[in-house]
Amino acid sequence: MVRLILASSSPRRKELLQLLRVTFETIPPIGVKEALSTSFDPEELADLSFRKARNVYERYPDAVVIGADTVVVLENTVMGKPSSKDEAFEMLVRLSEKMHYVFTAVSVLERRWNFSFIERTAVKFRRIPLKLIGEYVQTGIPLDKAGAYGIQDYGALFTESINGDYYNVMGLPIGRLWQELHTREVI
Ligand SMILES: Cc1cn([C@H]2C[C@H](O)[C@@H](COP(=O)(O)OP(=O)(O)OP(=O)(O)O)O2)c(=O)[nH]c1=O
Repeated sequence: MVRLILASSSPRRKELLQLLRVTFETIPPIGVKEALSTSFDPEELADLSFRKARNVYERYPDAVVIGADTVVVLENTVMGKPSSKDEAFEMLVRLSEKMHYVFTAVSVLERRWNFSFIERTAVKFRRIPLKLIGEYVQTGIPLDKAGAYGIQDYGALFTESINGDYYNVMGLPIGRLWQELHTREVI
């Protein structure tokens, strides 16, 4: 039986991977530099997910290791996780009334092969009152989320429409990942 490892500290990714109904472990990557260029570059994003997976694979070379990274892209500018409440506020003001894209890159590594793919979801926000943005930021919830929102929490109020995989916005495009793993007979 294959040993499957999710190289992530994200509770959302763990929850989504459970939908595969296979046994896996969760081991966070250590010391992977997450800095990306401001201007969106899909190869850079794919490389970051690859480095997360490789970081854990090097410690568990007998396993199949999955790494991922999610960013929000507004007008070709990358928004990662906000570094403060002020930055979270600023990000949400910018996203208000706009269409943006959420990209998640996924890399899977094992002894004989590896692959990466990127999934894109378009999200259109309503006009968000500044008061609501302030209240949301004060909860602290946006701080560990790309683009400073969780579509699965208050972000649900901001979202007017989405085109693409909802779970991709949450951090893991589980349908596509299942398909890629199934095709390679990993699961
Ligand atoms: C846009 C959006 C992001 N997010 C989350 C998913 C990711 O956890 C996070 C983006 O940060 P990432 O750097 O992709 O991941 P992470 O640091 O949380 O976890 P790890 O590197 O250990 O795998 O934002 C949501 O939960 N909901 C959303 O709507």
